[in-house]
Amino acid sequence: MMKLSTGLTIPDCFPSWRLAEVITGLRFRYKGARKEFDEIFDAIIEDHKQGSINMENSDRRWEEANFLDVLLEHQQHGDLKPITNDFVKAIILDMFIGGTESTSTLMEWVMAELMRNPRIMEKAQAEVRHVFGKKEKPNWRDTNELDYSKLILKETLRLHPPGPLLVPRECKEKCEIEGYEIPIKTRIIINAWAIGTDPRHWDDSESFKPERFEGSPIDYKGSNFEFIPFGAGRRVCPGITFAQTDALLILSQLLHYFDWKLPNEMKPQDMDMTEEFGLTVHRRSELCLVPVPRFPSKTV
Ligand code: HEM
Repeated sequence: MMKLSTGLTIPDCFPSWRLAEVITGLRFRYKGARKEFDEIFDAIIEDHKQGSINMENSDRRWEEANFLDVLLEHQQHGDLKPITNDFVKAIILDMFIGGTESTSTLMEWVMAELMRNPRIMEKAQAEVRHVFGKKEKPNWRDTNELDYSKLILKETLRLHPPGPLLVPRECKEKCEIEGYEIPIKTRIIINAWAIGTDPRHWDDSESFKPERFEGSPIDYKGSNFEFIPFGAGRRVCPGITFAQTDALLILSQLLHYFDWKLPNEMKPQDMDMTEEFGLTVHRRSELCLVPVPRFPSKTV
C-alpha cells in the first residue's frame, strides 16, 4: 500500500484518460491491496468484538481501551451517525499510513543528527537520565518534562520534515500571489522543507541548532507559517500531539537505556546524510548504530 501510494504514475499525468489505470495494471493492484487489507482488518475487528467490551458496563476502564475499542464502542452505543465497518477500517488505515512511516523516519533523522552532534547528544542524554532517574520503566507522562528533547524534535522537523511537500491542494478560485496568476483548479504543492530552511526566516538555516527554539514562540501547530512540518489549515496533521508524545517516548527510551556508537570507528562528520524521496523523505542509507546497554539486560 505504501509503495502504491508513492511516486508519480502514468494515470497521475493523464487523469482524464480513464483506461490508463487499467492498462498499467494499477487498478488491479489497488483492488488486490484493498482485498488484503479488508481481510486483515475484518479479522482484527471480529477479534475485538469477540472479547467485546461494553465500555459502560464492563470493568475495563477507558484508560485501558485502545483506539479500535473506542471506535467500536461508538459503533455500538454512540449517538453520532451510524459508523459502518468500512468507516472504522478507513480510519484505522488512515492512522497507519499517517502515523507509522512519518514517525519512524523522524526518529532516524533525530538519531542521525544526535550522532553527528556529540555535544547535543550529551545534553539530551543528561536531560533524559536526570528526568527518568533510576526508573525501570519510564512512561509517556514523564516525557512532558523533556524540554531540551522537545527542541531537538523541532529542529529535526525543521531540517528533515518527513513529508516535505505536505498534501497537495487544489485552488478553489482564481487568485494572484506575488504577481503570479493562479487559475482555478490548479494543483498547489507547498514545499515545507524550503520554507523551514529559508535564510530569510532562519539564521544559519542549514545548521542543526535545537537552541534556536529556546524561548521562541514558534511551534509546529500550524500557525507559524515559517515552520509547517505538520502542514497547516483544515488538513493539518491530526496526529501532532500523538506524534510528539510518541517521538519523545521513543527518543527518551533510546537514550535512557543505551549509549550509542558509530560502527567501525566511523567519524560523525563521515556520516552519509543523503535523502531519498518516497512516501516520506527518509535516509538513503540505513542508519547503522551500535547500542551499548546501560542496565543489566533484565531491566531493558
Ligand atoms: C512525525 C510525525 C508526523 C509528521 C511529520 C506528520 C506530517 C503530516 C503532514 C505534513 C500532513 C499533511 C498536512 C497538510 O498537508 O497540511 C499529515 C497529514 C495526516 N497525518 Fe500526520 N504526521 C505525523 C504523524 C502522524 C500520526 C502519529 C498520525 C496518526 C496517528 C497522523 C495522521 C495523519 C492523517 C490522518 C493525515 C491526513 C489528514 C487530512 O488529510 O485531513 N500523522 N501529517
